Amino acid sequence: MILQAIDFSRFLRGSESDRVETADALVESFKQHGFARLVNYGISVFSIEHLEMLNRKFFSMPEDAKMRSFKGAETTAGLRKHKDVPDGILVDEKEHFDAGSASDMDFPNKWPDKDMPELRQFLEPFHDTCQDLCLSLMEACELGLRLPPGTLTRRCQPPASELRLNYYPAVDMKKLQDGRTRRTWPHTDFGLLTLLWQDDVGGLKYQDRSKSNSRSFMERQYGTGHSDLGVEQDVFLPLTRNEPGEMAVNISDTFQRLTNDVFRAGVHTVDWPDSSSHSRKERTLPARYSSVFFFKAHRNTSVGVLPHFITEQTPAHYDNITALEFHRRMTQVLIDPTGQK
Ligand SMILES: O=C(O)CCC(=O)C(=O)O
Ligand SMILES: [Fe+2]
Repeated sequence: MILQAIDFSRFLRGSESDRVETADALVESFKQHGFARLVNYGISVFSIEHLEMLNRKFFSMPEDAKMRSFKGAETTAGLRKHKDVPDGILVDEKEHFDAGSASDMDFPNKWPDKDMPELRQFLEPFHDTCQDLCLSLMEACELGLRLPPGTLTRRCQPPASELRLNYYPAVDMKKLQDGRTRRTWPHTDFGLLTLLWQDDVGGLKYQDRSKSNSRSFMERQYGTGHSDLGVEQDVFLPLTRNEPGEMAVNISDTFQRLTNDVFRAGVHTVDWPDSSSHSRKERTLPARYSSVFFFKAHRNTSVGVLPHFITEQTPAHYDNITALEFHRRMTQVLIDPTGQK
């Protein structure tokens, strides 16, 4: 099933009935697929192309220049090479660079100011633009879920979101067939929503819920550890970019908690594209770039179930903890696959 693109300008600038229709379409797409495709969401195609150009430039810098932005233990920001992750079971064949809000003093950014000052110049204001867009998406969700205005938006300030530039180096197909390595193994993201822009290489796939194992992915992944991952039982559908500037949005774990599973986090993976131009017979998959914005709740906000989603028939499925506690719990699970959610 192809996800219908939603024209978000009808929410941003439309009449009251346009706003309601768009909010309803967005909420329906999130409920059914955990994903939506958006066009005309208020960021120019030029900005998205510029973002992709900077992404390519950053990862094409010499190794020593890139390493000056390497993520230290004290921060979530900077460069990370997944091959270094001590997981030992499943390997993501990728590198990524993360940057939080300029106003976030708890986790300072590690910009490559000496080698590539334009990265910071563009990404600092772009971070604010993405944060504003996500607040509009939250308003649309409030409308579409019939929640009182402010229920969601007030949990998102001050910003704790992160921008990520992903780089998947060209890779030998044999490596992707060893059973341990993928560009990105199936996962859900931690925050509320994720915005995603990708190049034309393809390979991003989202779970087809009509054909996948009914047990929640989170339960399978984090409840019992990797050995019961069961990813091969899941069916994935390609999510390609149909026009420049188009954006994919997915529901992430925190939103699943707040809505007591009314929204379920969209499971996604990156592997070989299905298109005939990249058949599995080819020996090398070309490099791929994507940029994502992980929109997160404010760290001290409770991410327990909202009272609106608790009834006698459906008690709260999740405990009442802060966004920061939840984030720590999830990163702990990734480091220790036997850890409990
Ligand atoms: O590269 C992509 O298309 C997906 C990236 C992703 O899922 C992530 O960074 O969490
Ligand atoms: Fe993701």
